[in-house]
Amino acid sequence: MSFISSPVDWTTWTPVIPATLMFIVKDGRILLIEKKRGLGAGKINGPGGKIDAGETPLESVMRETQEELCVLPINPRKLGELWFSMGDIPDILCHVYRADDFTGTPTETEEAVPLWYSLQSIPYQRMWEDDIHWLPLLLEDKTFLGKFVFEGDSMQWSHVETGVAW
Ligand SMILES: CNc1ncnc2c1ncn2[C@@H]1O[C@H](COP(=O)(O)OP(=O)(O)OP(=O)(O)O)[C@@H](O)[C@H]1O
Repeated sequence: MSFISSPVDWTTWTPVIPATLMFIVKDGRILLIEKKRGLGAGKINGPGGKIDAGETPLESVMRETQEELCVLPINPRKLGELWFSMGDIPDILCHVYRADDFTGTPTETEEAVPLWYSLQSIPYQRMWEDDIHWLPLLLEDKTFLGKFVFEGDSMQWSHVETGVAW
């Protein structure tokens, strides 16, 4: 897919919405959520959301994880960025974090249902179409920059590079 030239000029692309995602990976399992409302409702993803004014990406991902799942990641580290050209809705730049431990008990909230999956059975068919292109890199502790063009829920173009220094 990334061999075809991009329908978006990434050199002039400017994101409108800064956002975050958090993946907690512990004891051979990954902590995901079923999102109950908002963008991607019904899909499985990591906890995360829009960065509020005045917040750093790290502050945002800690707040969102606490709000959505009632847990706080320990020693989170940024592994990736995802650039989404979204067509009809504002473009998103998402900072992606991983943590290997947490405090608290994953708890269902108004926004999300917590779900643990074994690393061998990640439900990619219930996730955004781009996830399978970069989540395996995160699980290998590799850094990455992914660029994706969507029309609605459908991915039109993708390119992922690894070995990025954040
Ligand atoms: C297109 N392919 C995609 N692949 C993987 N993840 C995607 C995604 N597109 C959006 N995301 C993530 O989904 C969350 C939206 O969450 P969020 O901004 O909270 O949406 P929501 O509409 O609920 O807004 P509120 O902040 O609740 O107002 C946020 O983490 C964002 O990075």
